Amino acid sequence: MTVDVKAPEQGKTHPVPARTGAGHERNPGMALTPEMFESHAVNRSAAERRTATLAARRSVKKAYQAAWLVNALRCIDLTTLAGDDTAARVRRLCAKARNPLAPHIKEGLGLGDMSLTTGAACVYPTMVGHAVRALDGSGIPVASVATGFPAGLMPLNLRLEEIRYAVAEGADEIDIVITREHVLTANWQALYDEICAMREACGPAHLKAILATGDLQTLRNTYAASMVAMQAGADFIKTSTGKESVNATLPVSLVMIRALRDYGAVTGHRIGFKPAGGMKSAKEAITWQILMKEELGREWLNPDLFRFGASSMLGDIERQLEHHVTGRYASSSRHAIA
Ligand SMILES: O=C[C@H](O)COP(=O)(O)O
Repeated sequence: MTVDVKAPEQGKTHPVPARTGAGHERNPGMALTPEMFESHAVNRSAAERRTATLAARRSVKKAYQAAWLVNALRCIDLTTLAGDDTAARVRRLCAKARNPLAPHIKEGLGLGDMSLTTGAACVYPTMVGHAVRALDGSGIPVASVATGFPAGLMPLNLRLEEIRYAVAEGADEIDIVITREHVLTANWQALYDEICAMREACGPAHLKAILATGDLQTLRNTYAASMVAMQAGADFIKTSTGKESVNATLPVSLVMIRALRDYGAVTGHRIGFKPAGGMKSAKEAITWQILMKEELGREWLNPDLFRFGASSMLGDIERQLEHHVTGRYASSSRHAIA
């Protein structure tokens, strides 16, 4: 099933894949199997070369660009994770998640009748209740960070309790952070056990494992941590909290994508991917989608298997889509939220 984005200047339409349902099947995980990652070498310069030319090689123009940007909207975990978050801010965020495009842009794209929402709204645990009420009836999942986000340096029982609290408040997805020390000391058993316990605490909520790759020192560690998280039952693997000094990058994303491809080849399970942190532009939204399509195919251009974790990317996407429709750029302050 597809929906179409009109190309007003050409009168043509181009397909955007429609959402297939409320979340893909769970990852049951498997026994810790270090043989699947311990001898896996990662060539950093090859990963950098592979990703460096992605945007330039595959430029996406006009109506195709609009279709890719609309698809990016569907994949955003619209996020607010700030110390000064309030119920009012979360309600505004959720209103934007329900209607990510101004009506005249949506109409101009020929999407007036289409239900278009972001992939989820992502908040702190104490904000989950506000988000659940604001999104009632919309079908938009509420994601909550937990486990002592962003550093995760809290006793395990408290981290698990925080997950249970967020789930009890109504969160559909839990974005956990891992103990970076377990990776830096190659203590794969401790990492596996911790994520298994978190997965159990999540119950029906989907677990998204934030690896905080900017803290993991090597791409080899990123590959190993990705694999352990999936073996422990993560439904998504996510690059970053947005609070590390280096957040989502294309080479790191490539390594994680290859890990989930390798895991899928062995287990048959499809795991989602969420680059997060520092992504602000429509151009980045397109580049990451090209990476997903080239590495994994169109199936992964869907919010069930792909999300952008971003607090401030939607504004630029909306601005570019408005330009597509009207031929003019509005001031970025007009698209201030997110
Ligand atoms: O999970 C999402 C990230 O925390 C968002 O990071 P950002 O504020 O840099 O977009």
